Amino acid sequence: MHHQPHPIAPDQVLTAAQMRDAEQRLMDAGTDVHTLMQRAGRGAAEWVWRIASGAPVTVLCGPGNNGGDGYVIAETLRERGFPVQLVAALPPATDAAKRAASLYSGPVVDAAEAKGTVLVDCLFGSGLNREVTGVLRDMLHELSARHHRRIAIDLPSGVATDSGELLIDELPHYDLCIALGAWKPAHVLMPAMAHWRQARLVDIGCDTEPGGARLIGRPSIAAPAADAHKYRRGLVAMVAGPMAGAALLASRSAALGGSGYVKLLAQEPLSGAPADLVVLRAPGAMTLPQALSDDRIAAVLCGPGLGRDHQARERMEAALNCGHPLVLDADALTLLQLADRADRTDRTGPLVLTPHEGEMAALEKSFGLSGKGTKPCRALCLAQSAGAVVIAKGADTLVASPGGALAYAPPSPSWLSVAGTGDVLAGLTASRLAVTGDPFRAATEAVWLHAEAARRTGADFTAAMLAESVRDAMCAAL
Ligand SMILES: NC(=O)C1=CN([C@@H]2O[C@H](COP(=O)(O)OP(=O)(O)OC[C@H]3O[C@@H](n4cnc5c(N)ncnc54)[C@H](OP(=O)(O)O)[C@@H]3O)[C@@H](O)[C@H]2O)[C@@H](O)CC1
Ligand SMILES: Nc1ncnc2c1ncn2[C@@H]1O[C@H](COP(=O)(O)OP(=O)(O)O)[C@@H](O)[C@H]1O
Ligand SMILES: [K+]
Repeated sequence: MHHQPHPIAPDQVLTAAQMRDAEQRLMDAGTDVHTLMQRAGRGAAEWVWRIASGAPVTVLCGPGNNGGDGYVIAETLRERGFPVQLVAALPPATDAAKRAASLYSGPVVDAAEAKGTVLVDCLFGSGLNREVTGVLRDMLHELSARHHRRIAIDLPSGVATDSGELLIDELPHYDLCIALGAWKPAHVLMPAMAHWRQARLVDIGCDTEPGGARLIGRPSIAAPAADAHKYRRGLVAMVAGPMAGAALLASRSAALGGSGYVKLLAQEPLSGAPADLVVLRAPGAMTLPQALSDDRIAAVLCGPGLGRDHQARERMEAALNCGHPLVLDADALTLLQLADRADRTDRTGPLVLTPHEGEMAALEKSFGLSGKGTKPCRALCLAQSAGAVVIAKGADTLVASPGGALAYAPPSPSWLSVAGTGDVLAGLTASRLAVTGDPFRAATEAVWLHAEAARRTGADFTAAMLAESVRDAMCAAL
């Protein structure tokens, strides 16, 4: 058979509907479902083969095409002389699954008899459309408990593809999750993504799907131009409030994130600022609006350590009014109201909002949004309403643009769950915004650098240690 080379899109993240469209496109171009299932199943079998290393494998098959993949995996292992047995939880119901089942010539056993070392879960994949209950749930639990290692094909059976929600009581934990064709949102969303140790992608020939989201990868950061000077490299103005620590953390990561100059606009006298940070009292010799009127400012950051009183509101007003590209974080997000943005759409430049879950809920309330739906849908909705790029933080951080672009962070170290790491991310975002002028690019670069800084800091760090590692993360992206 002659194979056309095809462009692989290993970083795309497709919803169940987008995945169906991508498969349809392949079929329109002449590849039938059977061939796709063979590619998926045989590709997945390679991983199963490596993990099992000769130990007995049990494949649990459901009625749909996920079950069909299971028959292909089982037959591939059998052909290679591996001990394999198959449990058909329900008979195959699709044409492709029936055909795959007819080509399997190994043993089929009752769930009660099935014993082995590795369980391959092909009960349900992206076609799961309701809670897994009763006999099927019990079967998955019992077989999972009876096998030392577990591998999920496409997704664990009990995960909603587009939201990452669990549709089963007590979803088992897996050693490996093998995504087929493309990553799905559930591979990068909580709580689903906490249920496996590693995930791998098997390519089945899908091209880049229009409108698909992507996984954030290592950015390519250029060294400053040969004729660079500190202002052209990006001047970040940090609007500080009464809690100086947060502003200092953000300033530090802004300084190490590539900008040429960071100016901290302090509300109160500041002690303990590092020698390489320029601190200006505003109001002091200048009011804050005067300090922010400097044309050389390339990005303003407001929020870390700002507070929520009337002074905080005035300072945020000044930041919103100054017209420079702006990053709003922390307290500024709880102060921001619909009117703040709606009145100014023609006056403000790029805007980035960096909410964690609580701030996201507060923003949705202020913008009159329902807060219902999947995390990516909520972030896209907020981005559109606020006319801002939104970094929706958490263990499953994602970035949404007002134009509908979506990018997911790959899993990042859970050591980030310590106070002050959000300030470091905000500083990095402002820094990348000052350098690139592009809010979506700045947000995705900052998210990657933040996680890379965490990886390079190791275990059990403080936010100040993380901020110092931004330098190593930058070096890794040069
Ligand atoms: N299409 C392709 O080209 C390729 C697809 N590929 C593979 O196909 C997978 C998607 O296949 P799929 O769409 O057939 O769905 P799948 O996940 O097997 O389940 C659907 C079945 O389950 C049933 N059902 C659902 N929920 C249930 C519940 N809670 N409790 C009980 N029953 C429930 C549902 O029944 P119904 O809703 O009709 O009652 C239906 O019968 C995908 O993940 C990938 O592995 C690859 O081979 C590459 C090529
Ligand atoms: N379990 C986790 N795994 C990975 N990243 C996490 C986890 N918990 C939090 N983070 C990241 O740590 C940062 C915390 O920010 P935030 O909630 O604003 O905290 P703070 O206000 O204390 O700085 C965010 O970038 C978030 O994505
Ligand atoms: K599965």
